[in-house]
Amino acid sequence: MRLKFTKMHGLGNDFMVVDGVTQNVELQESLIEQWADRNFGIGFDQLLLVEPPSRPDRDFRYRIFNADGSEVENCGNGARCFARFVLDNKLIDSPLIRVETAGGDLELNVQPDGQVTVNMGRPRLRPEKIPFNATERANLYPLVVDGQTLQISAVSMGNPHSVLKVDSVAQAPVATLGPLIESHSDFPQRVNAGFMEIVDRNNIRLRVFERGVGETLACGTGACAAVVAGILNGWLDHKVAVELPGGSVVIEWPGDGNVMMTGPAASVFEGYIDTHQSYSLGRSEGVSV
Ligand SMILES: N[C@@H](CCC[C@H](N)C(=O)O)C(=O)O
Repeated sequence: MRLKFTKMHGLGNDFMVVDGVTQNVELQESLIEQWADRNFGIGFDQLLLVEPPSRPDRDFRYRIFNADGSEVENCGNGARCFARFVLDNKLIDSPLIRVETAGGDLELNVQPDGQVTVNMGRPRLRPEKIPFNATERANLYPLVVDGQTLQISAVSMGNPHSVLKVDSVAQAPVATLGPLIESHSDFPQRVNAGFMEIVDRNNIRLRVFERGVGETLACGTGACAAVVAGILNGWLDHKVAVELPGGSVVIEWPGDGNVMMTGPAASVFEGYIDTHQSYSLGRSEGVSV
């Protein structure tokens, strides 16, 4: 079967976006992993699938798959791309879009200048909701990683996040600590590992080692989680510009209630892929002589 897709990105966090409203889509974990490959496939951090809603008060169902093929609950940069995708492809004619995700409901608003504001819902802070192994809720938790005790915050934005405050994101050991935190046994569903540098009370820098992907150029839910963690710890005010390697988003949180995220979304190209063709990742193939 020939599947039409659009390649999009939000601050360099890139996506294969598939319309499952007008197309019949059957996905397998192994196929997603092959398509995500940057050398042997299309190349992306997440695949986003647009589906009809299961409830009358929603316009769409929005499903997210990491590059390793695993289905996850939420994706903030993806939500902004999702909004532009359904509007640009005339799947909806209103810039106000209500979607259901596996991590909860979101409201998306495409602004006249093309920026997208997303109501990301309430952060979940109780350890069992993240999920995180701790007996009671705290703003900082000790996490033993590779023999050292880190002080991390744990926040769910539908999906799980750990946030570690560092002096400099440029110097932060994202490549070494990231995978150890991602698969730490205290996070039973693994975790997205954020490294946050506080610039001042309204500006932070952030790098995120994403669950199921590795370090990405930006993570929208990671930006929300970092700002929530920074506000709860008394380090930040309620409106914060988050500078990620791929660009900036603005996060607002009054200290309770819903988190709002505003940032860009861009289309790169459209393409078709044959879902029945077997794509080889090539790594295990040798040439016999
Ligand atoms: N890039 C995303 C988050 C995607 C999902 C994440 N890797 C997970 O496993 O929870 C974002 O912009 O939020």
